[in-house]
Amino acid sequence: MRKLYVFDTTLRDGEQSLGITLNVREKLEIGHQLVKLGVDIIEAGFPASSPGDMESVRTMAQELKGVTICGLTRAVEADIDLCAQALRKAEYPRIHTGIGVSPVHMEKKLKLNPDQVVEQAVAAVKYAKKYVSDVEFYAEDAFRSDPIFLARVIENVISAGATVVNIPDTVGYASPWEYGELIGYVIKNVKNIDKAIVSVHCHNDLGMATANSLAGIRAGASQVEGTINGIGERAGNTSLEEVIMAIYTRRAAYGVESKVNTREISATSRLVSRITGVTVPDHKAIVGANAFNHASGIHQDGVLKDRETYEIIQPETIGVAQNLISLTARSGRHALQHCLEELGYQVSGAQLDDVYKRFLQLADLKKEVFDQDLFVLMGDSGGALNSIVLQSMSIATNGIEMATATVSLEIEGTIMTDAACGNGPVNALFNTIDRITGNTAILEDYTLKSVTRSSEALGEATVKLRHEDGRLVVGKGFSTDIIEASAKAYINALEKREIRPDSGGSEEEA
Ligand SMILES: CC(=O)SCCNC(=O)CCNC(=O)[C@H](O)C(C)(C)COP(=O)(O)OP(=O)(O)OC[C@H]1O[C@@H](n2cnc3c(N)ncnc32)[C@H](O)[C@@H]1OP(=O)(O)O
Ligand SMILES: CC(C)C(=O)C(=O)O
Ligand SMILES: [Mg+2]
Repeated sequence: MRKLYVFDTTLRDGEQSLGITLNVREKLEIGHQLVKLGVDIIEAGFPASSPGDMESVRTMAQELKGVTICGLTRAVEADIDLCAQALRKAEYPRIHTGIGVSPVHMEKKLKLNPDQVVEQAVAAVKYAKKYVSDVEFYAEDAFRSDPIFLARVIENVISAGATVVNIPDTVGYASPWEYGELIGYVIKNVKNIDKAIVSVHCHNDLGMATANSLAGIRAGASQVEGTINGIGERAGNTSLEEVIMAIYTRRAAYGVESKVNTREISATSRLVSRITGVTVPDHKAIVGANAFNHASGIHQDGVLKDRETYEIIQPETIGVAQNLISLTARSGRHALQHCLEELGYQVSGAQLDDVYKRFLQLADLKKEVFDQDLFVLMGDSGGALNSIVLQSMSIATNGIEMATATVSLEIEGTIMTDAACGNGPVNALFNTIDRITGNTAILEDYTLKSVTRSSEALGEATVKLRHEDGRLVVGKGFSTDIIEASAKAYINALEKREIRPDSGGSEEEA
C-alpha cells in the first residue's frame, strides 16, 4: 500500500469561502482538532494577506506539534519572507508557493509569458528553500494548462528543490478520467518526478472534486488536498472526509492508506461547521445528519436483518453513535416493532397493527417519530376507549371576540355535530362537546405540555372533570395540534363515564 498524505486546507482555502474569516483563536481550535484527526499537513493560512492571518499562522506553528504546518504564498519574495517568519517556530514548516500556468492566468492575470513564469516559479522555490527544506509548489490552474508546458514547469521546480508538486484543478473544470490522465501524464513525463510527491487539489464547481481527487490518486498522486465539509471559495474544495472514507472503504481499489483517525471525522466536521457557521446539508456524504439513517420501511427491514444490506460504512467508524432506524411515515411494522422492543414493549399481531395505524397517523403529521412519541403512543392506547371519536373540529377566533368551535363526534356509530362559543378556543371547544354529549360535569383542571422534542412535538393535554356524584375523572389526549389534544383529553374523560348521546346536537347517520 502506498501512503497517502492528507493535506488539510480548511484554514486557508476553506477560509476563502465568502463570509468566513477566522480569527487566531478559532483557527487554533480547529487546528487542535485537525491534529487529533491525524492529518499530515495543516495549511494554516496566507501570512501575507493580513496581520491577523500572519498571527494565526505564527500561533499555530508554535502551538501545534507532530504535524507539518504550511503557509501559502505567491511566487513573490515579500510573501515568502512573511510566510517564513510566521513558520519560524513550527516543528515541521512547509512553504507552499506557486504561480498560474494556464494561458489565461499567464496572459490575462499575470501578464507574463511562459518563459517568465518558469523563471519566477523557479526563483520562488529557490528563495523559499533558503528558509525551509520542505517547499511545495502549486501550478495554479494546472488543469487548463498545456500539459507539455506544465511538465516543463514541474521539472524545473523539482530541480530547484520542490519536495511536493501540486497540480490543481483550480476552477473545478475537470472530469475524473481527464484529471486522472493529467496526473498520469505528469508522472510519466516529468523526468525527476521521483524526487517529489505529487499532490491533487480539486475544486467542486461541477460537483466532481472528490471524484477527480480519487482519479488523481489512482493515477499515482500521493498527497490529497481538501477541506473539512468541502468548504471553500465558490462551490468549495474536495471534502477531505469523503476522500478519506472512500479510500478507507475501498482500500484495494485505490491501493493507498492514510494515517487519519477516522473516528474523529464527525467531531471535526461539527466543529468546523460550528466555528465557520457553514451548515452541513442533511444528505451530505459521510457527515450529513442523515448519512447513516435508514428511513424507509424496506431499508429498515433490510438493515434489521443485516446491516450490510444498505450500509457500506459503520457510523462508529467516523465517530457517530449508531442510530440504525429513524421512524417516519415511510417506516413499516418491522421497524416500529424493533424500536418498541428497544423501549421494552413486546407487540405483535393485532396489537402491532393497531399501534402501527396510530403511529402512521402521527408520523404523517411529524417528520420523525422519536422514542418519547412511542412512549406516548403506547400509553395512549391503553386509555383510548373509542366510544366517542372526534371526527372533525374547526375553531374561529380573532383573539378579541368570543371564539366559536364547530365539532363533529361519532358516538357509538352516530355522527353528532354542533357549535358553541367560548371565551377562548379551548373553552369554545369544551362547550361544544358538552352540548353534543350533554355533559354536566365541571371542568376542574386543564393542563397542556409538550412531551416530545422538535417543532412538531406532541402536546399532551390533561383534563379533570368533577361529576355531580363527586367522582373526579382524568382524561388525557395527545396530538401535534394542541387544540386537538385538548379535545381528545376532554373526550377521554367523558368516555370514562360512559356518556350517552344527548339530544343537544344535530344527528347524522355514520
Ligand atoms: C487559487 C487560490 O486560491 S490563490 C490564493 C488566493 N488567496 C488570496 O488571495 C489570499 C488573500 N489575498 C490577499 O490578501 C491579497 O490579494 C494579497 C495580499 C495576496 C495581494 O494583495 P495586493 O498586493 O493588493 O494585490 P491584488 O490582490 O489586488 O492582486 C494580486 C496581484 O498578485 C499577482 N499574482 C497573483 N497570483 C500570483 C502568484 N501566484 N505569484 C505572483 N504574483 C501573483 C497578480 O497578478 C496581481 O499582480 P499585479 O498587482 O501586478 O496586477
Ligand atoms: C493556491 C492553489 C493551491 C489553489 O488553491 C488552487 O489552485 O486552487
Ligand atoms: Mg484551491
